[in-house]
Amino acid sequence: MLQVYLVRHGETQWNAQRRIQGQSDSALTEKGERQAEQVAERAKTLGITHVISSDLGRTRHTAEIIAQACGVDVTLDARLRELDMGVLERRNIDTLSEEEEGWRRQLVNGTADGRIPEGESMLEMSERMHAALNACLDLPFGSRPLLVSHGMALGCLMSTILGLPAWAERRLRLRNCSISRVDHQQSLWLASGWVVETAGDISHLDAPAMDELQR
Ligand SMILES: O=C(O)[C@@H](CO)OP(=O)(O)O
Repeated sequence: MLQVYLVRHGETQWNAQRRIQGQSDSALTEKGERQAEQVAERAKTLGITHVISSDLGRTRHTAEIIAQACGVDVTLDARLRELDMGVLERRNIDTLSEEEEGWRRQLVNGTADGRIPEGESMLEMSERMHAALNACLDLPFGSRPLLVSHGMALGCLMSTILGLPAWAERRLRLRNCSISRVDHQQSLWLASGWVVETAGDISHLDAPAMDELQR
């Protein structure tokens, strides 16, 4: 059975300021770096053989800290990027107009092909995230990869593994530097394919990141 660990990057400047990042980027805060060190300490105990990261700066930085602790290199995979949030990237979520808020809502209310102008749909993101996860099946037998990605991207991946629609991703609270695990199994009796073992574990963090509601 292949076990794959999934980590969201550490807290960033724009996470703390409630600004939308998407495929734009901002640096880790001091707290975000500490979270990355703490998740790295945890990863060290898990026998990680590969660290594979979204190529955005915040995930790369987090992945480098984890990879160093695990004594492996980082491989970049652009399929692990956050949802492309088009014209709303860099904006503060508290200052959106009603029309802009409507675009954002289309992402999470089941509107077929809902997207922010110039952005990506949840379905498109789901397809590239599954392709990146399935690529782990080609690693040598006995590998234990850890993927570093983003809140919506990982939420979408796990909700679709559970059989929920891609836009159900916000039903999973995946805080900065939380660890989740998905396993690939073959079983006639239980589910075959990917199953979710853990979602959003933050027991290794001494100061958990607050989510958008709590900031
Ligand atoms: O892009 C963003 O602003 C957030 C959305 O949840 O994602 P992340 O901080 O995980 O990249």
